[in-house]
Amino acid sequence: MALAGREYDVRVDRGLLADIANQCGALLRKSHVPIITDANVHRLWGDTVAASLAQAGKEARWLVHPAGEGAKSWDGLARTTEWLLEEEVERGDHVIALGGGVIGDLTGFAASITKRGCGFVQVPTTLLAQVDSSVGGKTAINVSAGKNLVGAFYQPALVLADLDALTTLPERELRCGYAEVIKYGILGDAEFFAWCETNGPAVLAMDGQALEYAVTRSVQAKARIVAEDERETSGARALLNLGHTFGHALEAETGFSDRLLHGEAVALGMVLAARYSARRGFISDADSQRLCNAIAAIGLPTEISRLGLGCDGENLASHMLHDKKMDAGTLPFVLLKGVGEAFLDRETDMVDIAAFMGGQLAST
Ligand SMILES: NC(=O)c1ccc[n+]([C@@H]2O[C@H](COP(=O)([O-])OP(=O)(O)OC[C@H]3O[C@@H](n4cnc5c(N)ncnc54)[C@H](O)[C@@H]3O)[C@@H](O)[C@H]2O)c1
Ligand SMILES: O=C(O)C(=O)C[C@@H](O)[C@H](O)[C@H](O)COP(=O)(O)O
Ligand SMILES: [Zn+2]
Repeated sequence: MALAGREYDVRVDRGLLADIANQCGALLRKSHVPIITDANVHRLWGDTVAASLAQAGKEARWLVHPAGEGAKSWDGLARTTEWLLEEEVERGDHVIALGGGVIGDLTGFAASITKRGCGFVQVPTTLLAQVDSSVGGKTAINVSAGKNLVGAFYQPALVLADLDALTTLPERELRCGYAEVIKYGILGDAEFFAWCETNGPAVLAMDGQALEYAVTRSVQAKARIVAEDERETSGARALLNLGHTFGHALEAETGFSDRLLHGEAVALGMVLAARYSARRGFISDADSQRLCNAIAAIGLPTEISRLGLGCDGENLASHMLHDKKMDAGTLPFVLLKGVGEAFLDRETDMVDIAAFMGGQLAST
């Protein structure tokens, strides 16, 4: 990841968890290594990581959160920072975030505020975290006003994406990761989108070559955009938010729960962005349908009418007003001029969005 003075490696490979002590090298200065994870990852991969550290003469010290989005909360943050202080973590130490995007976002934020900033290493164990959340330095928790509304831009010192970790991932979570993979194609790379149309099923079937290509190409796309606009000021990084203004509203409405996972919300959000772009005349209905088909082909949801939400279009639009892209009373939307061509529209009218969402909620 090329950020002047704060460059870091993003390694995509196999066997990285079993070799984590060597991979981190001098970043682990002490005999005790603080690792933050969740209960599933601890059960499945804790011994592998602990064994690698033991071989290097180091002891793993664990903070294990319950699995799920709930850990990305004020309570989760308090628990994490208090624990880091109990562990006497110093600014020059590195804490390991071992898990999916929830653990990565939470740990990164906790690291950013502990002693005004200690180091951290991202060790993403979900497809979603490997292709997206572990790279780029967005860290956050969810609060009652909405998704990721309290956080910091804070870059890790290293990212270790071990493809072997994905062998234990449930299929639903693989699909969620795939939503963020295909996002890179839809927002800026028509050729990669076409690759996804053909190879999406192979990625989901964990075909080694297809999986490695999908992860590597996604990481490259994300790193390029983040290097251009780290703090989302020029508009370039905002395109990574494709589908997220809609998606985060759906996550808020479903209580940040496993009723609707982030990747599922993003899949729905990208379909909504495409349909809304067609409604505004930016893309053809045929392009919108093509995108929807590619998402449906992988078993991701495409219809918000099937979520059983019990709210109306205005409710969903009102969640969107908390979006961090809000600027002087206007909410820019990431819309599409074509498949592979996203842009930031500053003319979107929230009354029209509410009407559109109402129509989508009612459609069969
Ligand atoms: N910071 C960013 O740029 C960014 C980007 C995308 C998403 N996100 C955030 O990431 C979060 C979603 O991340 P996620 O989809 O990884 O969810 P997650 O962290 O909740 O992980 C999903 C599930 O998979 C389990 N799991 C993790 N690794 C596993 C493994 N190897 N084997 C078996 N089970 C495993 C977890 O225990 C959990 O139950 C959301 O909060 C979203 O907002 C952040
Ligand atoms: O890295 C980014 O920039 C992204 O937008 C990636 C998204 O997939 C991710 O979900 C991000 O957390 C959303 O950003 P937010 O600023 O809307 O919270
Ligand atoms: Zn996302």
